[in-house]
Amino acid sequence: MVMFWQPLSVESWIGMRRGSLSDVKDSVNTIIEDVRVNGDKALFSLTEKFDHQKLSSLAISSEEIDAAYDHVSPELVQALIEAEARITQFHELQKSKTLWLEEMEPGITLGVKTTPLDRIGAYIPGGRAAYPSTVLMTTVAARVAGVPEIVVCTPPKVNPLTLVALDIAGVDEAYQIGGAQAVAAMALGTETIRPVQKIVGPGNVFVTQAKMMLREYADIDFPAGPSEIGIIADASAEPRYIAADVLAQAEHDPNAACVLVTDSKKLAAEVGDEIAQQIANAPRREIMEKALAHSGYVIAESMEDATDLMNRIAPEHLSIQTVDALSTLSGIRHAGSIFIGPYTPVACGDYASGTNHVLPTAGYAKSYSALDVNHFMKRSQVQMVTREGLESIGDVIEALATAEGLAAHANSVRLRRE
Ligand SMILES: NC(=O)c1ccc[n+]([C@@H]2O[C@H](COP(=O)([O-])OP(=O)(O)OC[C@H]3O[C@@H](n4cnc5c(N)ncnc54)[C@H](O)[C@@H]3O)[C@@H](O)[C@H]2O)c1
Ligand SMILES: N[C@H](CO)Cc1c[nH]c[nH+]1
Ligand SMILES: [Zn+2]
Repeated sequence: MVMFWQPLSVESWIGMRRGSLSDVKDSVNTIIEDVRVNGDKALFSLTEKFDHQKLSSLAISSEEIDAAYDHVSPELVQALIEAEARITQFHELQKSKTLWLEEMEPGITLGVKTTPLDRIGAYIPGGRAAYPSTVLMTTVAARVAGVPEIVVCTPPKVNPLTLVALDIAGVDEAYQIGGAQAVAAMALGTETIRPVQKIVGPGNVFVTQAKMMLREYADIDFPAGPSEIGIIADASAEPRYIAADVLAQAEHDPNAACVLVTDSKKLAAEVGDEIAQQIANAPRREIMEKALAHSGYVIAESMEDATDLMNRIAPEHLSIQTVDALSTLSGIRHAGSIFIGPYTPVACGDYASGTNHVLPTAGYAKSYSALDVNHFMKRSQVQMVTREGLESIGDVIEALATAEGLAAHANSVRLRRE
């Protein structure tokens, strides 16, 4: 077994996930203040400091995007196009009617009008890996919602496939800045970058903390920080598959984390052995080992107990590897995205099945949902009351308004009924 595949407690997991975000509060605050005071100048200097790039321009030009096609194989372009089609298909299903009106009783018609946001910003990570798939996940959902202005920020030395993804997704503006400074620029605005209404997308602890600290200026989707997987499994599960899924999350970031919750000590040990074998030749072994240092397993007394523990963890990704996976699913209340059965690795949702891979981490799946079309929409409630309808509810309104001591409210109804 690898030395760092260790027993964990749920409490230590929860503390570790939130702790890694709050540890960077001070440095993120300094970056935000720099961007607030110095605007573009701060973006250039922070990019030099953290990304070691001397930029001549913040914006990514359409010429750079066109040129990127020369560095990407037609097969990869085709893969992006296919993934985009599946993501679009799934997100189209989430659209609600732009307007519905229902006569609730004679003379009282109520409804909801749904409208997209005007201008959103998507953060596309690009520090330790390139994320063209995240371009699709964030911008397809926004486009299907009907957002007219989609802005993207991603760290410099942008990968050619990410540039091609920006083109396929039809992004309106793109900037080569990363980290907390990119989030600050989109939230506060600078000379070059106009502020957005909402910032979505994942990132490392600096990006995620910046989103959380700047939500006063721009709304955010949710904290979508370093990747996580929780696996709930019984003795029937295949340790090789579990180990592969663990390493697939661990390779994202030293702050990524993986937890297996099982009632089988044997399975937990076998998964550890498998991780040791599979990590041996892994290209991103160094990152994986750091992530595994705070990953491990929890032994539950029963599978019911395992389900309760997993609900407390509320992982970003949940993989269910049990004999009766659908009955395990019925007990799950908190998870960002759920992957059922031996042939559904998390990678399906990362790239191409069509679901969104932008997901709440650090236990925030208890209160937030995966990125979808609704994150880019707002709903205005609508009402249309006739003279007859006002007669039906007039007494109730006047009585309640008078009881609240708000005579003008009561009067606005009374004079119409005269
Ligand atoms: N939750 C989700 O939905 C989801 C989806 C995809 C990826 N992710 C996560 O996104 C993250 C991507 O991280 P990444 O690092 O590869 O790319 P990133 O773009 O999020 O972060 C890179 C940026 O961080 C900044 N930075 C680096 N070190 C810094 C420091 N010491 N101080 C201040 N700023 C610093 C730099 O400006 C750099 O541009 C990973 O944690 C991955 O697990 C999460
Ligand atoms: N697993 C990530 C979400 O935490 C998404 C991703 C993108 N590319 C590969 N994986
Ligand atoms: Zn992934």
